[in-house]
Parts: sequence; structure tokens; C-alpha cells
Amino acid sequence: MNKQTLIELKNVQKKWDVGGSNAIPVLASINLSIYVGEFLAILGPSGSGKSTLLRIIAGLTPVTAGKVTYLGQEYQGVNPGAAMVFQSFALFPWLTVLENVMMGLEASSMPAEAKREKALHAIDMIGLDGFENAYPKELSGGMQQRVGLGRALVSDPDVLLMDEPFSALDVLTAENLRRDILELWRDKKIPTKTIIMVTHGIEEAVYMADRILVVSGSPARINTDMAVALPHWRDKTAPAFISLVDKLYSLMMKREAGDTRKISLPEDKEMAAIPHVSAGALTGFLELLEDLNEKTDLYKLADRFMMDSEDFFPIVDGATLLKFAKVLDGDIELTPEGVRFAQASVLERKELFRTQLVENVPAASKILAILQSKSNKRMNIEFFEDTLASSFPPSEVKSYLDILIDWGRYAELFAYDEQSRQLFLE
Ligand SMILES: Nc1ncnc2c1ncn2[C@@H]1O[C@H](COP(=O)(O)OP(=O)(O)OP(=O)(O)O)[C@@H](O)[C@H]1O
Repeated sequence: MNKQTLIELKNVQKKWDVGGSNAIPVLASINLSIYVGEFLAILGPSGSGKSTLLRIIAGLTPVTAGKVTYLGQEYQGVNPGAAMVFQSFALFPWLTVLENVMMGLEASSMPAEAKREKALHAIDMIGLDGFENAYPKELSGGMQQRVGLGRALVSDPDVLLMDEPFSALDVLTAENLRRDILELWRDKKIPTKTIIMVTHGIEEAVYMADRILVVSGSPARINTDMAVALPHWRDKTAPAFISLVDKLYSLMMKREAGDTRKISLPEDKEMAAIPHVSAGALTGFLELLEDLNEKTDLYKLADRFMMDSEDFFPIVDGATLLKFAKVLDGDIELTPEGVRFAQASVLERKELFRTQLVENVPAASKILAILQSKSNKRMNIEFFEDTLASSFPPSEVKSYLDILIDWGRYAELFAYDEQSRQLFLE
């Protein structure tokens, strides 16, 4: 049977305007067909553009180039067949549960009484019967997200878009809601044809979705488009389940040439973005790896430390960027430098970290060179901020420099004076 296309993206590109003549490319040329009847999960590293892609599909963010169609029709503004559930719930605190859910029908020309009836039905379906007149602040996080879900489902959308819908919930509440959504969808208790979910959770994606995309790179591309053929309800301990999660971990860890965002510094020296992880966290991670004393499966390691990929990948990225560890086929192991580091004294560690930092992070050696070239061995942080501002949004410039300063301080490569906002050599 031929699959019926519901949404199609053709050569979609997105650039963010960061003022002046600068525009940061976030999405490369994305070509994607989304079909009737599928549950699609979109995975990717933090900041890779997953939410941007979802918002483009929702029609909440305009494309810079390319075309998006719903049932073959290009749409201006919001996608007429889609409704969205947000990570932050995005409820109106001054409205009751019923009124919040009715907001999902705001654009409809239905009479008020019919809207009320539909909203009451949706509230029933999502398990909030009896809470119609409660206000969001009176509800738990899980119940608030159910209201968000009710507001999205009340309009009987063809496509349900969910942006990390479970990440603000505790583990059990999230698990409960995942099951309920899957049940509504699989048992056709809702007329929604297709679900698209952005998530950081590899296991969550494999548990729920029929098809998984991995987006990565800067600008982001779809690097993996994988079907999940396991029957529902899926057993998370089954070898086939674990092996798929494992495979996705490896795919997400794989760094390809040009995969990370490059920024240009004076003299056109290029460098990759650095992961947001402190030297202290990296040190602890390398010690743990040394304790394990063997090649370790990344997926099991994340599980063992009870970390989700959101927190785990930057640490792995940091360790591999500094060449203290290497990742191959989903396994991570310490390099000889990593072993030496883990076994070294505090002072020796600083020296080893310094060597790896200068050799592997061009931004660090660049800062060092600039400071060395100054007679007073000092430079205002604004100089570096300005240099980065043309390539990164302001929030990223700050976190980039915060991490560089943290690493530089730990390695005693350079220091930073918060008062004068100057980097300097000691
Ligand atoms: N309105 C905006 N203006 C400028 N830059 C933006 C805007 N929205 C997002 N960005 C930038 O676009 C990039 C992609 O953001 P996006 O939120 O789509 O990524 P993501 O993969 O969903 O990230 P996360 O997993 O952390 O939510 C990031 O660098 C982000 O800082």
C-alpha cells in the first residue's frame, strides 16, 4: 500500500538573524516527507535545531528558503492540521483547566456550547475528569501536561506535534503519560493521524516511535532516518530494543568532519564549538572510566550514571575533544593520555589538561597567543565576545567563553578577573 504524504519539506533552510548582516544557518537543506499513520521522533544534540524544525512544521517559525506543504498545499502561518504540546506546558495560569483546553478551539467557528462539550470530552479522555474548574497551579506537573495535551487534542488535529513533552516531568509521571498517549494513538481513541515528537531521550524515541530521525551538524541535516519495526508494547529490556538504543547512541556520538559548528576567528582560524561541561565534571568522568578499566558501552554507561543523553553527551564530547577518551562503535575508552590523567596527582593533572587543551582546542591556544602578545598580558573579555558574536547567538557566546574560562583556569593556562572582566596570564 502506498504511503500517503501528510507533510512535506522541500529544501527547507533556516537562518537566524543575529543583527547586522550576520545570519546563523541552523538548518541546511532539509527534505522530508511525513506520512499518514506514523509516529516520528526527532533526536539530535542540544541546539542542533530540532525545535526549530518542529516549529517550522507547526508554521510558528517561517523558513528562510524552501517550501513546506500540508496535504500538498503550501501554508502561510500556522499549519491548519497541526496542534502542539510544549515542554513548558504553556498554560494560561488565570484560566481553569476547561478554559485552557477550550483555547485549543479558539480559532474555530463552532458555537460556544459545542466547544465546551468538546473540551469536556477531551478532558475526560486525558484523565482529568473532575478537574475542569481547577487552575494550573493547583495541579501537579503531570496533570498540567495533560491539560497541554487536551488543549492540543481538542481540535482533532491530523498531526500532533510534541516538543520534549515529558522532559519537565518526573520519571514515573513521564512513563505514565507516555503509555497513555501511546494508548490513545494506537487504539485510535483520537482521530490524529500522525505524531511528531522532538526528544533528547533515545530510549523514549525507541519506545514510542515508528521512525526516528537524527539531526546533527551545523547547519543541521537529517543524518539518520530509521524505521523502528519492533511491535508494541515494547520491552525495554529486550535485546532488540537495547541494540537499537545502542545503535542510535553510536550514531549520535559519531562526529563527522564538519559536523560541529565552526566559528572563524581573526586570521581565519576555524574552531569547533566546545561542549558545556566543567573541568570538574570532566575530571570525575575520567576517574570513573579509569575505575571501569575497560571499553564500555556508552548506553549502559549513561544508564549506570543515571544520566540522560542531554547531560551525558557533553561530558563524552568534552573528554573526546581533549583526546582523553575515544569513542568507537558505541563504546568509549580512555586514551593513554586519559589513563595518565586519571592516575595523576592534582598538579600533574593540571599540566596534562593544559597540554590537551592547547593542542586540541584552538580557541584556547588563540587566547593564549593573544594574551602573550600583549605587554600587560591582559585582554578585555569583550574582545573575545565581539569576535564570537558574528557566529553565535549571544547566549551561546557567553556559555562558550564560560567553559573556556573554566577549562583555562583549571589548567592554569590563563586566569580571569570578574571585576575588570579581563582575561590575563599569571
Ligand atoms: N529565535 C531565535 N533567534 C536566534 N537563534 C535562535 C532562535 N531560536 C533558536 N535559536 C538558535 O538556533 C539553534 C537551534 O535551536 P533549537 O532550539 O531549534 O535546537 P534544539 O535542537 O531544539 O535544542 P534543544 O535540544 O537544546 O532544545 C540554537 O543555536 C539556538 O540558540
